[in-house]
Amino acid sequence: MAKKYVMALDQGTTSCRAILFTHDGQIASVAQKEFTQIYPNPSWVEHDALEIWESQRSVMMEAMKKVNATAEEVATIGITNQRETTVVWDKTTGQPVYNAIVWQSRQTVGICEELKAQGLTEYVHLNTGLVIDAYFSGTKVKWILDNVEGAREKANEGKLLFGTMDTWLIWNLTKGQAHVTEYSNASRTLMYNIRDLKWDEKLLAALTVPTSMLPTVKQSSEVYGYTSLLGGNTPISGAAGDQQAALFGQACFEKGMAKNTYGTGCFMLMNTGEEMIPSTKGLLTTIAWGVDGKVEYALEGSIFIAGAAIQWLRDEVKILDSAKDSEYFATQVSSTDGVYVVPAFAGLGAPYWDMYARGAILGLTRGTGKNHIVRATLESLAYQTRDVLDAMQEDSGITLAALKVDGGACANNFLMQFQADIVKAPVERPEVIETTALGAAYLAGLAVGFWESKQSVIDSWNLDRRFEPSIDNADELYAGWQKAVSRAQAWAD
Ligand SMILES: Nc1ncnc2c1ncn2[C@@H]1O[C@H](COP(=O)(O)OP(=O)(O)O)[C@@H](O)[C@H]1O
Ligand SMILES: O=P(O)(O)OC[C@H](O)CO
Repeated sequence: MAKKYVMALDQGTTSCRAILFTHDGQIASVAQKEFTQIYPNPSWVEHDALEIWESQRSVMMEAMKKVNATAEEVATIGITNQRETTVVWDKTTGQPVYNAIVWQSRQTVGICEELKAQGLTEYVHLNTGLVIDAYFSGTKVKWILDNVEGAREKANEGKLLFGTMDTWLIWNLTKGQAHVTEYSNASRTLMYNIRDLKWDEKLLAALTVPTSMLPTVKQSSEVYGYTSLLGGNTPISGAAGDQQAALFGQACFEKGMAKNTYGTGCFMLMNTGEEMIPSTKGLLTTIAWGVDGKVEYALEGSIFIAGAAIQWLRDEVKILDSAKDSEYFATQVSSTDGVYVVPAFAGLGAPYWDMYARGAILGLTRGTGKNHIVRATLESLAYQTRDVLDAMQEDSGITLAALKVDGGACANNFLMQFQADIVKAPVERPEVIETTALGAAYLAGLAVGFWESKQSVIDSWNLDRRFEPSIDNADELYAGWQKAVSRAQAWAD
């Protein structure tokens, strides 16, 4: 039977999705399921890795059922995932020894301070492209080994495995046959040397992580194994961290091309080709992908809280019924009247890297109402993006002609217009904003010949809407943001 689909699994921070893409890059079927966010302490965020696997499995079946797809019609599976989130499990039973520690979680701040005290800051920067921050996987593995009873002994006996979510899903899909990751995910662990393309012995020693726990690092587009879950023998042939997958799905193949994804966090990546540019402006250097035996790099501005701030308005402050309504309320006022929201709920990522910053609302007056707060929260996504865009342009020496956007919150027209205004450049939104899943589908489909070349990705990119900058006081507004950020920094002890 002719192959009709590629299935993409998008294992995000808040939900699991499965999408069937057709040969022309269109969505034939999609299923999505949210899973539990666990907050054992105010600044800790964890997931139940077994719940994630169950959710992922159920949405795969649901997506198939929606279009009555058969296993024979699915050419292959591609995976994309929230990066850095860390799970450690027993290789015999498949049981995680602790919850998955999420990228946003802050319980390893103390371990980060120890690494800094050991003088590793420069080494980490030059060899992993990262900064020492609780964001990355390495300190999370050490925390689990240090804090879970018996874990260190078992790890030393070679009984435990480490993985990010790509690794965890592939291991479960292949029933424990494949313990693998690929370049883009490995480059987020703080344990992988992105110059030498191998696990870094010096950092593994500093983190006391045994090499027996580590997955084999593969290319982002090759067959890792097969799964019988769909009822046949389906290959799994592509994977990438969600932000790198979005860069691929947005067809940013040339040096200097960039995209910004508005999901739970917000992540701007610029392709720098085979050149690894160490940032001097607080950005990360990361592996974009390894395809056809060639590794390409990217500069990244990681913003921890973006759409999550809108979720916070909905779920905690309870001034919104849905994230979508934020657009309506924001447009009921013509400005925030000087109010700024700094959503530093998990510290600040690029370009500040302040683990001790905390959220703040500044400029409140008696006249401040709900609409101002909603608008200021949405505007904070745009200001944070300007922070990283300015840094990226300075680091790379490249001025962006336009900013390609994607991710759930880019559906918000107010936000996109304000974004164009604040960065003083056009913002381009494609028709398919599920570019993360699309990128994973293409990486997988290219490996098995479902698509012939990257030209298919370029051909499938269509513009939905272009937002042109239209205000003349952008720098004045942005100066207010910078002042607000300075007040939120170094707050927690
Ligand atoms: N119309 C909207 N306006 C503002 N924020 C939105 C809108 N739609 C979704 N969001 C936000 O975007 C995020 C969901 O985007 P998604 O790409 O699915 O995220 P993730 O992959 O991180 O789970 C949520 O945090 C939500 O609050
Ligand atoms: O789940 P997302 O889309 O917010 O992405 C999370 C990032 O991969 C974290 O680095």
